[in-house]
Amino acid sequence: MDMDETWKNGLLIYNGHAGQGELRERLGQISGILAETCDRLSLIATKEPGDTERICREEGEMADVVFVLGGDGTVHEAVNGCADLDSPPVLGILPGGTCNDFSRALGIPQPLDKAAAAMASRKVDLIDIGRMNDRWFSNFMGIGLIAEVSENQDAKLKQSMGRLSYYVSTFKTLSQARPFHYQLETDQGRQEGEAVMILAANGFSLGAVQIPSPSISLEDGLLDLFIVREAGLSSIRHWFTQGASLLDESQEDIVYLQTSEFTLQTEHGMAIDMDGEMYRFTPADVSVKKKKLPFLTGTRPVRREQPAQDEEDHKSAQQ
Ligand SMILES: Nc1ncnc2c1ncn2[C@@H]1O[C@H](COP(=O)(O)OP(=O)(O)OP(=O)(O)O)[C@@H](O)[C@H]1O
Repeated sequence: MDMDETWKNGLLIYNGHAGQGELRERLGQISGILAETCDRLSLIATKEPGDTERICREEGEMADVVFVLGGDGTVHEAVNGCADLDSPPVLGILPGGTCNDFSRALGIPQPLDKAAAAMASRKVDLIDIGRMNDRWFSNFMGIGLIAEVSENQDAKLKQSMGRLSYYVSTFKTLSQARPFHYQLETDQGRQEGEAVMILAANGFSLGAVQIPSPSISLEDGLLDLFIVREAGLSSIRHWFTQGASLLDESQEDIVYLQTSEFTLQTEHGMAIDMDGEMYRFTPADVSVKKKKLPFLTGTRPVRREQPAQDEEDHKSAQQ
């Protein structure tokens, strides 16, 4: 690799508390691979929650690239630390957490050595980032069921069982889902009603399961909004266990729309889940900033805009 193909200053932020505690052993191998992509690579281990955000805010502009080794919570911090910088660094996400949903959406290979090797290809894309009140989110924001799943997450179970603990938590939560009253205003109008979950997705992976909407994109300046009524819970169960579509027969129980901004109010203040982290309550003022931050990306699955129409076109072309 010649000098033109390396970044000058690279920073690797490492959250040893992400995932199932095996990152320390992998660190030597990963930093060895990444060191070849930079003239100088500095390594900082986080000491406590909030460190990734602070380090990105304080040191992000001095770096050309910031590699983040951790899970979605760590990515959430990095995004919040970088999004307000005048010249943010390129972000390279190394999937070191439990679900790593955002890295999946970016098309990063999930084995860590392959992810590190993929960073060397220096493929950078500007990616949409969501905004909720005073915070940024990378992958999703939501209330109701989704927040309860995160809340019911048992830290010990997550350490020992990893992704399986999400299934345990999801099923525990599905049986206890409590409907709430909401008022929603989007660029397509106002609506109100009862729901068990409202989810606004930027990426297309949730709990390492693909959100079954063909049109979710990280570069379209739109959030995919799902309003799930109580009767839609069985569809959620089928989606989570079998990857079944959320949007076919259950259309009435699950309202789906795309919007670049919305406001959400509930009768009582409800915990808002952002990228699996919870520290804000409704009301929520939500938007998405198109192509806000540069990320290293891998090969992303092609998401079709209008599958039904595509199929029709394909059929008529064959006739
Ligand atoms: N040194 C630390 N000690 C304790 N917690 C930390 C430390 N550094 C970071 N954290 C916190 O660890 C939490 C968990 O990390 P993260 O969400 O990245 O991994 P994960 O939960 O295993 O993965 P995922 O969110 O992809 O399922 C984050 O909320 C982060 O703030």
